[in-house]
Formats: sequence, structure tokens, C-alpha cells
Amino acid sequence: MKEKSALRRQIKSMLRQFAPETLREKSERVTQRLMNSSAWRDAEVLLGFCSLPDEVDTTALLIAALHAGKTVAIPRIVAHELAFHLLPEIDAHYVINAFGIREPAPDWPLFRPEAHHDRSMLVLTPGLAFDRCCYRLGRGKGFYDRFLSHIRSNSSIQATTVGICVAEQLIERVPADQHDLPVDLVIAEHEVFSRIANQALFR
Ligand SMILES: Nc1nc2c(c(=O)[nH]1)N(C=O)[C@@H](CNc1ccc(C(=O)N[C@@H](CCC(=O)O)C(=O)O)cc1)CN2
Ligand SMILES: Nc1ncnc2c1ncn2[C@@H]1O[C@H](COP(=O)(O)OP(=O)(O)OP(=O)(O)O)[C@@H](O)[C@H]1O
Repeated sequence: MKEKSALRRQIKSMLRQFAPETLREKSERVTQRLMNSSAWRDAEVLLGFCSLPDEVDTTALLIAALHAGKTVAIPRIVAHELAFHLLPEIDAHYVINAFGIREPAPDWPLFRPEAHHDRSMLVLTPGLAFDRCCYRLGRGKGFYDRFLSHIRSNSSIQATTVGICVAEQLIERVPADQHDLPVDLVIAEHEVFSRIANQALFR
């Protein structure tokens, strides 16, 4: 636990060193790599998120998904859970939550993944760091841990979970607790890691 919080501090301070221009270029590389993947092409639904200033900028991904006619939903924090609502357009009237993150207004239509088991979904997953076995270090409140566990426990949901990060957020090993679930794919600037391929090789 202490190990995780020290790592979070270290990574946040590293990310703060990047000029906005640098992070923009890095985000563009990650965006291109994701958009060239079959995971992206095959997804009918994008469960995205609105990025914080120190994260890979997701704006271009949300716009591209909307233009491609994918269903796009983003999360709203409700108590300890994430509720996804349909994003109508990129310039929608967002609400800024307690963490300074743009989120849907409560009256946007809800998107419940369990009601769409016939549709292939790509779940963009934020993270402060990832390792090659696709474990992620989040911001420490467990929102995505709970959400990933929810979709994974519902076997009728066809979701590919994808962590996106810049090269410097790839670390040798994320300290993982019992409840930590790896994502299916990690897409960074120069590398792509697959959980299935790498778990057999490295864990
Ligand atoms: N863009 C984005 N949206 C997301 C997440 C994320 O990681 N990124 N989350 C992933 O689960 C959830 C929000 N989780 C969060 C958990 C903790 C803090 C937090 O502790 N923030 C500090 C202030 C910022 C800082 O210094 O880092 C705080 O409020 O004290 C923020 C968000 C849901 N939405
Ligand atoms: N599946 C789960 N069900 C219930 N509680 C959970 C689950 N997963 C994690 N938690 C709780 O969430 C808290 C934060 O967990 P952790 O430090 O691993 O967060 P994180 O993965 O870094 O954060 P996040 O998912 O918000 O980005 C812990 O107290 C943990 O007990």
C-alpha cells in the first residue's frame, strides 16, 4: 500500500515535468497507435473518459469515435461507482466533478454495459502506470478496479479493456493487490502489451 502511494507520487511528479506541447505529441502517438489497432476498429462502443491535464489526451479519440459512428459513453462518479452516460457530441455540456474531471450531467442517457451484450466494447482505462503484464496503478480510489471487476464478472459483456499511457508510464512491475485486475491491452507510444501474451511469459 505504501509502495503504491510512493509510486503514485513519483509518477505524478514525473508527469508534471512534461511541457503541454510534449504531452500533446505523446498523446498523438498513443492515439494513432490505438486507432490503428483491431481493438479500435472492431469496437462498436467506446467507453471512454475525459482526461486530466497529466494524462494522455483523449479528446481526439472521443471525436474520432463519434465521427466513426461508434456509440461513445463516459463515466460519472456516483458514490463509489462509475456510471457511464452517452456522449452526444464533443462540445456537450459537461459537469466538472470534485476531482476537476469533466463528466456527464446526470440527465444524459445512461449506458449500462450489461444491457448491450451483443455489442463489442472498448473500455479506455486511465492509469498512472502500467506494466507489461497489463497491471495498472490507478489514482487510489478503486473506481476502475470496481468497474473492471463488474464487467469481467459479467461474461456476456464483450469488452476489451485498454490502458493508454506515455512511454515513461511503463514500469517494470506494478505492485498488485488481490483486487487489482489487469487490462487486456496496454497501448503506449512505442509499445503494445497484451495481457494474454505476456502473462504466460512474465508472471
Ligand atoms: N481522467 C480520469 N477520469 C477518472 C479517473 C482517472 O484516473 N482519470 N478515475 C480513475 O479511477 C476516476 C477518478 N479517480 C480519482 C481518484 C483520485 C483522485 C485524487 O486523489 N485527486 C487528488 C488531486 C489531484 C492529484 O494531486 O493527483 C485529490 O483530489 O486530492 C482523482 C481522481 C474516475 N474518472
Ligand atoms: N473489486 C473491488 N471491490 C470493492 N472494492 C475494491 C475493489 N477493487 C478495489 N477496491 C478498493 O478500492 C481502493 C483503492 O484500490 P487501489 O489502491 O488498488 O486503487 P487504484 O486501482 O489505484 O485506483 P483507481 O481504480 O481509482 O484508478 C482499495 O481500498 C480497495 O479495497
